[in-house]
Amino acid sequence: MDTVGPAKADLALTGEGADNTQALTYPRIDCKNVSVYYDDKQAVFDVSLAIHDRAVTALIGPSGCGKSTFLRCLNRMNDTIEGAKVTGDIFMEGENINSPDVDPVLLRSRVGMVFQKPNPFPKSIYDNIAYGPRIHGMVDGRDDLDAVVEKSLRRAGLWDEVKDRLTQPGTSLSGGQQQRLCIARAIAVRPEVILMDEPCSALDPIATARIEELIDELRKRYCIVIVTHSMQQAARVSQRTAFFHLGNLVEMGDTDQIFTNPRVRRTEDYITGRFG
Ligand SMILES: Nc1ncnc2c1ncn2[C@@H]1O[C@H](COP(=O)(O)OP(=O)(O)OP(=O)(O)O)[C@@H](O)[C@H]1O
Repeated sequence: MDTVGPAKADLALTGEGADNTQALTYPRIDCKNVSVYYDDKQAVFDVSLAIHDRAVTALIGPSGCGKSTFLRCLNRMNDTIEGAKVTGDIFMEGENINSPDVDPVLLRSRVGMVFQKPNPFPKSIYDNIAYGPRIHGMVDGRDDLDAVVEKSLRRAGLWDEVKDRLTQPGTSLSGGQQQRLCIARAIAVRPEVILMDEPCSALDPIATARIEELIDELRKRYCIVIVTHSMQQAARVSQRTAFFHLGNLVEMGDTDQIFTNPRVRRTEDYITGRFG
């Protein structure tokens, strides 16, 4: 095994692909032996890991290593891709979300998703936020809905910028504001988990810094999983990091440990820029 550092003895107990460190908080999601296939090609291999609540978990690794594919397992988005098949178990609150009894639409309100490119609905700023709570029957009348819209926009750090233009289209906002609108939209349906797939890759450095501050604020209330190509971003925003390579989980641990004292040689080679 290609290990580095002083921790070889621990690896006898844990091994590559294991979660090496003590929990910062209790797990919100527990993944057991998750594999994903696109037709007959396997993209994710037997991944087991626990994702902690009220913390940001970063998924890092070279292009094509399966980060986004794995992320999509967490709210069954792979169900929407023809030819994709997921095996293994993913427990949330003790319930296996891969069970056929689980309604993927309801699941996606519990596990919201923010994409690479901001994708507001072609609706007003207000209706972008109001849509989810309305269709899920989560509000009782207009005052209640107004309160949810305001609270969600406040939590996403956007309220002050949009409170006087709620009827304007969501698409009239800047890219960074649109991404915060999408985060507010995810928050509005009271999710437990927020998945983010490279949420800053379409944004400039100032808008990126704003989203990173927001992620840091949101982690006090939510379980957040973020895919990022930027190791600096992973180091800045996450408390836990999982390193993927060729569809395998190589190593997972507290972010400080992964970046300063990785246990597996491949992790060190990746974070020091020797490949990727
Ligand atoms: N819809 C799909 N159909 C077939 N193969 C796919 C599909 N999506 C991804 N793959 C393949 O699965 C593997 C993992 O891709 P994935 O997008 O999950 O990697 P990634 O680590 O997120 O990459 P990147 O950092 O470039 O976004 C790759 O080989 C990719 O070509």
